[in-house]
Amino acid sequence: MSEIRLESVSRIYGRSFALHRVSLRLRPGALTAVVGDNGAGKSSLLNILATLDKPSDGEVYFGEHTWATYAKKGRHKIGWVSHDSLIYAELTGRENLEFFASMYGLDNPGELSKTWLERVGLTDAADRLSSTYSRGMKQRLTLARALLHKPSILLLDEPMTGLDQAGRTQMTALFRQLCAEGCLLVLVTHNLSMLQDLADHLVVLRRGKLVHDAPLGPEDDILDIYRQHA
Ligand SMILES: Nc1ncnc2c1ncn2[C@@H]1O[C@H](COP(=O)(O)OP(=O)(O)OP(=O)(O)O)[C@@H](O)[C@H]1O
Repeated sequence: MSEIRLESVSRIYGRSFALHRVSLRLRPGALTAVVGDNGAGKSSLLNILATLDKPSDGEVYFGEHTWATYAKKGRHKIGWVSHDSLIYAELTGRENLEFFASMYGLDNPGELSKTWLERVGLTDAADRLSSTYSRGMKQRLTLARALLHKPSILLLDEPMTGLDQAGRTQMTALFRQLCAEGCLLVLVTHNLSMLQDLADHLVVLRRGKLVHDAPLGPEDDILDIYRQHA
């Protein structure tokens, strides 16, 4: 995966800017955290990166592809965890993953499903209906579903929601491993405290504008950075 480059990207609804001339580089092998108050433009940015929504102005380059060509040719490289789990309640955890693996046309859905159930800690619950899963278990299954096809871009909207401490530690390790494998991760959250061990780069949006865009070091105080831009 090459880097993603936003050049003066705006998203305008009616007369108001959800994003206002945002220029940004997102690098493969790194996790970029995007934070900001309610209405700052985080979801608008993720939707554009997911090719679900197009910029009103400016351009997004996925390597050499523009937004429009990537929307046609590159979607299969994107993994997406949003508020909507896309999990079927009437299927077991295993059946859900096998279903999505088959739908993506992946080899050996059974084996893939088994591997991912293990990686997200759901082996013991694999054959239970997903409707009986707790919130955190559903979130683990959602993450597995998003990762089955080995995406090179992973977009995460509040991925730790409902996870217990063990689950958060497990997912942090998983995300760090994906970075090491060269995946480009973008994570949106209001939970600033979890970012310290997780994010390589911090982006702060405020009323649609990019107000902070810098690497995140172990000495950096995220809350302090956030407050500076409040
Ligand atoms: N479909 C839409 N129609 C009109 N306005 C919209 C639409 N989607 C978003 N907006 C507006 O764009 C701005 C940015 O919204 P966005 O959802 O991107 O913010 P956010 O940072 O994700 O907020 P939150 O933290 O509350 O999820 C807000 O003012 C919002 O009202």
